[in-house]
Amino acid sequence: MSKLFRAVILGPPGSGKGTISERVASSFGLQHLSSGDFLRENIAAKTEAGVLAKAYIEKGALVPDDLMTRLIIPRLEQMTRHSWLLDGFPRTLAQAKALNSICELDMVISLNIPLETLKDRLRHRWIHPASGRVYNMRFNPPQVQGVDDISGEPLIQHEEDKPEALVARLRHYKDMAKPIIDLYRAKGILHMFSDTETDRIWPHISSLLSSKIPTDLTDAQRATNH
Ligand SMILES: Nc1nc2c(ncn2[C@@H]2O[C@H](COP(=O)(O)OP(=O)(O)O)[C@@H](O)[C@H]2O)c(=O)[nH]1
Ligand SMILES: Nc1ncnc2c1ncn2[C@@H]1O[C@H](COP(=O)(O)OP(=O)(O)O)[C@@H](O)[C@H]1O
Repeated sequence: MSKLFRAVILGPPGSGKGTISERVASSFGLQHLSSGDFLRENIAAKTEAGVLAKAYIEKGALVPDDLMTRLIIPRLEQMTRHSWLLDGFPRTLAQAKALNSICELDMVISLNIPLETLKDRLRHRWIHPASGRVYNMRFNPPQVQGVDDISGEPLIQHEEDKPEALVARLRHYKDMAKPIIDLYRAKGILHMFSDTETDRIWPHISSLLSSKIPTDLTDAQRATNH
């Protein structure tokens, strides 16, 4: 059996993790697990962890590490037969250590995007809450203004994407991310990408993944995903 491929994508809010993860999932057949989307699914389904997490998210706080790892680790353990890309987790060193204890990562992609670019993008980010689909009113607008392309339902803007909350959130991210990035750099699996445009970063990520993921694996994954 082909070796599975496990990757993490790191970057501040608005850096393009979700956008790039979707491209990786469709081009390479990896399963994309977004911590934010998974939390929102749990909140919508009113699971025990979802109910607990909701209070933190609504306050604009991170979900505590023990709750977050209790939620994500079992989900990853259900994906043992798949190659995956994890987005939004780990967000703290404690989460990175919990992840280390259950699997060996093959690659970490870290997005390094200038602060001004992030602020500008998030101001224009709108999402479809039920699916997690993300739009940008300039970069990636919906076909009809304010409406999700697939379901036709209205789009919303996250409270935390509004300009007042942004600068503090981005600063907080930097502090939390530094030890995680150092950890993965020391393991020799970190790949950092710096630019203001996803479309300029994507070809580099795509060729890196092409060189690391055997094609028979991508074909096999695609076959099981469809
Ligand atoms: N202008 C512009 N917007 C982008 C680019 N890449 C992503 N976006 C938009 O920026 C916002 C944040 O991207 P997202 O993938 O949600 O980032 P995440 O928070 O890291 O998951 C979304 O509205 C995207 O559509 C880019 O290269 N240029
Ligand atoms: N790994 C995590 N640890 C703690 N809280 C998390 C984690 N991932 C997501 N969250 C919570 O869920 C919220 C939404 O996450 P996400 O969709 O990734 O949004 P963003 O990237 O815009 O912060 C976060 O603001 C945070 O409260």
